[in-house]
Amino acid sequence: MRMLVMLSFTTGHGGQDKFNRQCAHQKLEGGNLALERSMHYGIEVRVIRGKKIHGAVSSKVYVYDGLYRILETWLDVGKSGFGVYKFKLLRIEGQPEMGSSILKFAEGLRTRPLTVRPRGYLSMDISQNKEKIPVFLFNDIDSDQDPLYYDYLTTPAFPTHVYQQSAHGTGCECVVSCSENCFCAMKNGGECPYDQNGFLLRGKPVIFECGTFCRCPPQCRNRVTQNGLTNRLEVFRSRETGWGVRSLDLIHAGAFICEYTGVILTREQAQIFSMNGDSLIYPHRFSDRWTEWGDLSQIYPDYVRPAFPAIPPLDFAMDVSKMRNVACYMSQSTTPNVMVQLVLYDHNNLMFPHLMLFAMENIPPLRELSLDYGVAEEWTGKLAICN
Ligand SMILES: C[S@@+](CC[C@H](N)C(=O)[O-])C[C@H]1O[C@@H](n2cnc3c(N)ncnc32)[C@H](O)[C@@H]1O
Repeated sequence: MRMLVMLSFTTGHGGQDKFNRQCAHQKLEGGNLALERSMHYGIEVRVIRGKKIHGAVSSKVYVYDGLYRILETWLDVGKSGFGVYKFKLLRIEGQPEMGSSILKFAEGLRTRPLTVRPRGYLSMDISQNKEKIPVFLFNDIDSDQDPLYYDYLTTPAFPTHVYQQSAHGTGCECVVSCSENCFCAMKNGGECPYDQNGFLLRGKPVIFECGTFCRCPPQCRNRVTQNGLTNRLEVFRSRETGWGVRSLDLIHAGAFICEYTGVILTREQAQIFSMNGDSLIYPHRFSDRWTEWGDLSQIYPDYVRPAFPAIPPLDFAMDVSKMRNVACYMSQSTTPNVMVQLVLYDHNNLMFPHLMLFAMENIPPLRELSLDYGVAEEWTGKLAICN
C-alpha cells in the first residue's frame, strides 16, 4: 500500500529569547529562508528527528527519516501569539523505512508483556533464565530454528587450571569504593577504564576489572562486564546474514553489550577438534578495534595509546559447536559497530582473557550488530571464521 508521509513544522529559528521562548515575530532569514529557497528551487531536504528514548543517557536520540520535498510555507500565528513560519513537507517515495518508525516499532516490542509471544518469536529467552535479561529468538522469514538446539553458556568454559593458578591477594583492598590509587586502577595504568555510566573510556590491551580477589562491593565502578547484559538482545533471522543479532534498546557508544562465550580449547585440543570439522572460533583473529576506541592522537599529537600491559598473542580457540551464547550470531563487517575488548576479573591468567564486546557507536534499536572477525567477507556457507 502506498503511504504518503506529510510533515508540518516550524524551524524555531528567530524571535526567541535565551530560554527558547518566542518573544517576537520570526523573519524570513536563517533556517526559514534556507527552507523557503529550497522550496523555491525544488531542492529536497533531509529530515532528522530527535526522539526521546526511555533509558537513554542523552535526553534525545536523533534518527534519519529520509528526503522530503517542501510543498508550501506560510506565516502563521504561533501559540505565543507571535508570527512563525510553517512548512509542509512530503516524503519522497521509495526510500528505506523511516528511522523514527523503527524506533516506534522497537518501543512497541519493548513494552509488550513477555508472556505474550507475537508471531515470529520462536523463544522469549534462548538463555532460559541464565542471562539477567532474556534473549529473544525471532524468525519471520523461514522455518529455521537452529539457535534453539544449542546449550546457552553465559561465561566461557575455561580449562580448570586457569583458575587454579590464580592467586588470592592480587586484588584491591578498597572497602567502600575504588579510586585512581587503588591497586586495580594501577593495573589499568592509573585510571578506571569506565565512566560513571559504565561506558568504556579507552580501549586497552586488557582491562583489569575488580573481581574475585577484591574487597570492594559489587557496585564498584570498575565492575561492568561481569554484571552481564543490560540491553534486550534478539537473535533474528536475516536474509543477508543467516542469523544475526540486534537490540530492542538503544545501545550507547562505549557500552558493554555481551561476552563472546564457548568452550575454551588449548591449541593442541583445537588441532584434534578441528579434524572433526566442528565450529571453532580463533580469538586472535578478531581485529584490534580497541586501539581506535578513545584514541585522541588526531587531536593531540603527543597522545600515547595505552600499551600496558602487553599481553601474549591469544593462543586458544573457542568451540561453539554445542554451547554458545548470543554473541556467536553476530555478523562480520569491515566497518563494525561492535568491538572486542579483553577483560580479566575472575582469574589472573593473561593467556585466557574474557572476550567482552562493546558498542563502537550509538546503535539504534533493531540495527544489526556486527564484529570484525578479521576474515575476508567471502561466505561459503560454513563458518568462515572457523578452522
Ligand atoms: C559467526 S557466524 C554468525 C552467525 C551466522 N550468521 C549464523 O547464521 O549462524 C558467521 C557466519 O555468518 C554468516 N555471515 C556473517 N556475516 C555475514 C555477512 N556480513 N554477510 C553474509 N553472511 C554473513 C557467514 O555464513 C559466516 O560464516
